[in-house]
Amino acid sequence: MTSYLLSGARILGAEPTDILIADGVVSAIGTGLTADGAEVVDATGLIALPGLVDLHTHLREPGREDAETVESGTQAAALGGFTAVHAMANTDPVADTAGVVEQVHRLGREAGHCDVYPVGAVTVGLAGEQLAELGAMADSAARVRVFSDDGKCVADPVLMRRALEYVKAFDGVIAQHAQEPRLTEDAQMNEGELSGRLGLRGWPAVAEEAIIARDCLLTAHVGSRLHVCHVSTAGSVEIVRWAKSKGWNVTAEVCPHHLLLTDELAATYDPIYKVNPPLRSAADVEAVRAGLADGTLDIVATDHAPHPHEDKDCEWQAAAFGMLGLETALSIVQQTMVDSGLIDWEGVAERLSYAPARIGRVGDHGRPIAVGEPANIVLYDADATRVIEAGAMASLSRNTPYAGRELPGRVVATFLRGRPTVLDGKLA
Ligand SMILES: NC(=O)N[C@@H](CC(=O)O)C(=O)O
Ligand SMILES: [Zn+2]
Ligand SMILES: [Zn+2]
Repeated sequence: MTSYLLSGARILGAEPTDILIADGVVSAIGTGLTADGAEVVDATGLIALPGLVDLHTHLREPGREDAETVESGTQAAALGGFTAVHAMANTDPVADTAGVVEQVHRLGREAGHCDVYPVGAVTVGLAGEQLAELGAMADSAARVRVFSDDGKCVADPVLMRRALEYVKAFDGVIAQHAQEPRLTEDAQMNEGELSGRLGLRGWPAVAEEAIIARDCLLTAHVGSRLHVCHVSTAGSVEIVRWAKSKGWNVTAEVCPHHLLLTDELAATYDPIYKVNPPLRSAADVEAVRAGLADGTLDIVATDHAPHPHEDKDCEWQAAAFGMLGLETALSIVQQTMVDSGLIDWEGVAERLSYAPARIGRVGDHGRPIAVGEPANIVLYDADATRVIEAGAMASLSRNTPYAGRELPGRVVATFLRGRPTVLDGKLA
């Protein structure tokens, strides 16, 4: 196995140093390192971060290989600096059995661009009626620890309670897509003055907040572990803050698009901005940024949601919800959180690597860059800028809301257990 000498890298933004990678691990860190036969990667001026971990990715395989495959989605992940992704269960067939999660896991290994951890469905077929075989998925070769009906809310409080109770046996977590279904029937965008003006049915903040509050109380009641997907409102941040102050085992994520974009974009009627939960107000954006900065929101997760052209190139009401995220996440976090002074690179490592790996219970990932640790490392050029081109993405879909925008930063290299998956900004 080739050894790599990353010369002059700034680990978490600190002073330049060399990092030697051999046999899949970090074998030395220090200045002036030399190593016979090692391939030298000039990392002058580059920031070294631990490999990013996404707790919320839609890879679409099996069933919607026209939108994304495990191969294409994990290529996008590697190019975005990710060494592990959790693949959501809303595939066709749904990942609600040991057989399907093992298939997704195996496809991830075969592709080899990053580790794929399947998320198991909470209910059979995501239908919200009957618990799926959570234990069998946990015991399978895929070792599932995160369960979610994402795309749909586990709305029945009795089912949610049972799921929370069940996963305690294997230290699992329920990741809830918090959306009260009756309050969001045919909802199209954030409910507010603008939705009225545009004539689009509103998705009120309370539909998200009511479920989060209920689930925090439920998880406290049964002593289990809850993770809240894609928090998008100021009120949700307040509720999670309250639950944490009680010492309850609740974690939460925010998506890059909710850190940057607002509901004003719906006025374009361009469905590229249609997403679930919807883009919210500027005050909500400010609140989720503050919540991420102070640790109320634990992590950034992409909710990478590829959709083919025909499902997005139609009128707003008919279009699918969702946007791409893997290849732009780090840039959006840099722009909204680092360049604005809210967090530093250590904070980025916590929120995009250490914490998501802890929540997902994937011990090989989310480790500090230190001697003896698995060499899962990203080299990132924070001084670069790039104009986003939808057609240049590895994802099979093109639904990025950032096309034509100039974003800061560029992933130069990604290493997975010492093997480059990306070099010079291209797939290795
Ligand atoms: N986020 C979205 O708008 N869409 C997701 C589902 C989801 O995350 O709820 C999808 O699967 O397309
Ligand atoms: Zn969701
Ligand atoms: Zn999702």
